[in-house]
Amino acid sequence: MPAKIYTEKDASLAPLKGKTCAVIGFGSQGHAHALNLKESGVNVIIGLYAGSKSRKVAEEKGFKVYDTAEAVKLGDVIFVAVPDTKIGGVYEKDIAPNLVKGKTLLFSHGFAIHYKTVVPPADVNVIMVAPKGPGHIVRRQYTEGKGVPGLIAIYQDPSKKSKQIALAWAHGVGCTRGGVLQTSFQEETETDLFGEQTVLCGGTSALVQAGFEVLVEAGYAPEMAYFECLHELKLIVDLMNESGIAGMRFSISETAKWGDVKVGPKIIDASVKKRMKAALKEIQNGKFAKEWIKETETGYKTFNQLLKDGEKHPIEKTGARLRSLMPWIKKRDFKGGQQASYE
Ligand SMILES: NC(=O)C1=CN([C@@H]2O[C@H](COP(=O)(O)OP(=O)(O)OC[C@H]3O[C@@H](n4cnc5c(N)ncnc54)[C@H](OP(=O)(O)O)[C@@H]3O)[C@@H](O)[C@H]2O)C=CC1
Ligand SMILES: CC[C@](O)(C(C)=O)C(=O)O
Repeated sequence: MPAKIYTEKDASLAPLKGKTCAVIGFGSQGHAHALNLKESGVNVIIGLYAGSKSRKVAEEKGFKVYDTAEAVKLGDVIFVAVPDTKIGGVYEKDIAPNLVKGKTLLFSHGFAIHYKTVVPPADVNVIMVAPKGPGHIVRRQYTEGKGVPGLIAIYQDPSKKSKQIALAWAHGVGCTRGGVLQTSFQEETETDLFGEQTVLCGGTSALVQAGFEVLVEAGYAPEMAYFECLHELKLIVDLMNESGIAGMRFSISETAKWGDVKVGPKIIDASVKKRMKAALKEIQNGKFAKEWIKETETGYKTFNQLLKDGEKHPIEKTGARLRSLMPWIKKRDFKGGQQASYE
């Protein structure tokens, strides 16, 4: 039987009525949930550490900002919107001491609970509302009257009201507009990590860079390589998003269709699937999480170096010049700005 999809008609904000929702962290997801909920009529406060770069942005957006511990004390529902590997430390220091019976702890990704960097007491609700999209798009789509689909999950439910709270939150951030599916913390964590490593971010970034390099190394202009391997990718993926792969094929030429079905599977072949399965295994057995936590605890050296190398890839310079000719493409000051200052 197909999974139940919760939509606008299944959701109500009533479970959040009269409640204080504390959003801890005001980055990509934090700012989107906070602003969308506020505009949906929910009472939202923000919790941040002293000296947080996000504090000024949250105040400018009209929120009351408290130190994290104080926000946890005031909140009935506490959304932990802090980077995954920092959640354990924030929980120990500021959340656990103020987490009393009846409160609800909410996550938008299951990493901390699934890999047990956080072990909450049995008398608080532990739930998830995970929009299936970047926070900036969760915010943008809400303002456009659209909604990023989302997942809800219930890890523990002493109040027996957790599902209603999760659905109300998903409704307030706009997810029920796009459809909401109920899952488990384990399933969300493992599939989300798999997607971002192999297809959505890792796989796509590597595929685009490899295609650009092959064309440039063969003597073609970098501008040609950019249009072919990055710019047009969005247009093709937009068509897939609108009508599936079969729908996208409706709009491309017969020759492109033949290249797609005949040559594509030779590029992304069984060996790629084998490596995807290996990546999934390391997610399932905890190896990926262990190594990632170690990387963050030892100063992010490899992480920072790899990101820096990525920024120096020639596709970035070529792309910046070509995008500047297209004023309708949103300019994003991702080097200087705060996550929450984009909309
Ligand atoms: N990015 C996304 O679109 C998605 C994220 N998620 C999940 O959402 C959660 C948050 O991730 P994301 O939005 O990317 O995070 P960001 O890195 O964008 O933002 C983190 C926020 O937490 C603040 N922060 C850092 N340390 C503390 C602390 N000790 N106390 C209080 N606040 C703190 C940061 O402040 P400062 O500005 O000072 O650094 C910043 O405001 C994670 O669980 C992630 O997996 C889920 C789906 C998608
Ligand atoms: C694809 C990356 C993501 O999983 C997301 C936007 O859903 C993330 O954690 O940022």
